[in-house]
Amino acid sequence: MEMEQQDVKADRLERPDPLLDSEREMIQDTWAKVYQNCDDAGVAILIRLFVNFPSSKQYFSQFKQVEDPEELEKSAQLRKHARRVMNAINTLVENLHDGEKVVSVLKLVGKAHALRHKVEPVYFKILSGVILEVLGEDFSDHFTPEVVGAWTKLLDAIYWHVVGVYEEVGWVSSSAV
Ligand code: HEM
Repeated sequence: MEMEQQDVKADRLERPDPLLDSEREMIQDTWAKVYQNCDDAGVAILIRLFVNFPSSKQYFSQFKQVEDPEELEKSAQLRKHARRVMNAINTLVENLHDGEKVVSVLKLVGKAHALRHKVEPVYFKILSGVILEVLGEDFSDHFTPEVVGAWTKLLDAIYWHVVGVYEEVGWVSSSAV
């Protein structure tokens, strides 16, 4: 437990490096492909999250007990969250040049999940890994090592900002994941 807190603190100190112009471009180019299939990609990402990390379903009243991936795929609550996640990422990708906009979007997301939905922040880290995994598989032609590196940087930055908001609102971890 103490070790985990150390890790979170260490994460806080290491602000991810800002994106290079070339990395922004790679992210925007690959996102354009992903966003063409926004619903499919979003649903595939969330299904992978909920199947591989079933405890992440606990926050979703309408499908927390559902295990069958085909059943999950039909859930309106899941599909709605998929769309919201994809739209938020789209706003970030469209505004990578505007640090203030990025921060304001992530503040809203962080606050809603900490205060309203009471989601353990570790799930944002887990979701980042799932996003990289699913996009790497489904868009393998586009996700070269350089592209994966750029996306990793962006996802790390998202997590860093979200954890910052959790700390600001005084989040206390209630249970082990
Ligand atoms: C990049 C990551 C994420 C983004 C951009 C995102 C975005 C959103 C947005 C925009 C909303 C609705 C706005 C609101 O309630 O104020 C929402 C709701 C919600 N999110 Fe997320 N989310 C993310 C990650 C997660 C994760 C990792 C979980 C939990 C494992 C989660 C659980 C929820 C829940 C339970 C709701 C409420 C659902 C409902 O009322 O039907 N979110 N999310």
